[in-house]
Amino acid sequence: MTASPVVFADRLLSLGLARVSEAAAMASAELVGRGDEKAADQAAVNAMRDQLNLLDIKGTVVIGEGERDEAPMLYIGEEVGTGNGPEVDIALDPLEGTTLTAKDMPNALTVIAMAPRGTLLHAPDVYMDKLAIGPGYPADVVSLEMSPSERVRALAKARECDPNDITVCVLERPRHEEMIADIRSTGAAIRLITDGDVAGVIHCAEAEITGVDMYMGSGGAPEGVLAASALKCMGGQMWGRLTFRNDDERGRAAKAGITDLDKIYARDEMVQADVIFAATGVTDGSIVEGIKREPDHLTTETLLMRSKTGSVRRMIYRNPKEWVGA
Ligand SMILES: O=P(O)(O)OC[C@H]1O[C@](O)(COP(=O)(O)O)[C@@H](O)[C@@H]1O
Ligand SMILES: [Mn+2]
Repeated sequence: MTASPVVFADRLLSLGLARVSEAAAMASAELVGRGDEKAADQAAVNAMRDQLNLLDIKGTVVIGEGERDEAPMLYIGEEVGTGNGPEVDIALDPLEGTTLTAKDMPNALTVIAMAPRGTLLHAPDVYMDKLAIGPGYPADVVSLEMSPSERVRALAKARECDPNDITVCVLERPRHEEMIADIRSTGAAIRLITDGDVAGVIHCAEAEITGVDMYMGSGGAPEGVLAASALKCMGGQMWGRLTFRNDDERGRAAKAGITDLDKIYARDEMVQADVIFAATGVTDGSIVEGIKREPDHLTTETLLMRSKTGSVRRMIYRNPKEWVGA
């Protein structure tokens, strides 16, 4: 008799996932605004790993802190969880926005997503060209093949507004100068961010609150898969294409099993099945508030979502300091 497969019980697992992102955020609380990116990241990594290992899952980290030889913890391929439970892929960024945290600037998050084994794109640690919009638009209204200005005009047309009324979020980097000029030629507004493109993409899903209609530009490919997971839960479209600067980066893709280096991945090619997603605010942001520190308590806000139902929970957690990490 063969054992029946253990199902991906996303409803129950999601609450555990919230604990994991909360723990990482609480651990980095003392390091917000202290100018030490490494220490903040390390604290988040340790706490995230400890909590993750309490979950009844047979998990494999597919998007993590780096290759095994560069990251001692939460490296790509690390097995996590108790081993009793469903086989799952895990994508995580224990501290998305290390510099934002060190400088106490907005939108630093702890982020984790979980999906059935083999359903998340094993994106190597290279850059990805990204394009994202919120829900409610026809399929493929914009594409990575269009120029930045064409994307703005196409989105404005679909929204029946002037390009002037569109706001595009972009990472402020020298490599984006041409793209920024092209977007500006349409009259659109640009929200420049210094870091944190997972939050940048999520902004599109709540355009009425954040004021951001579209995200574009290149950033980390791991962050791309995390952002695609979030949009799959909230609604919205996203595309990504890996970009390679040298043979080492192409080698990373080969190692991850990627053969078509020019492929444009749609959201559901990056996240092929139902996914659960949790993100906790570290610094204040437009999606969730950052950690609040009182003498005896820490308070966090977590966004917890399931793509199967499209449910979006915002959870406020006030925890006595003596219990943090316990
Ligand atoms: O700083 P770069 O090399 O342009 O990379 C951009 C990436 O760095 C980030 O801004 C922050 O990354 P960290 O979480 O490693 O601090 C990401 O959001 C983004 O994808
Ligand atoms: Mn990151």
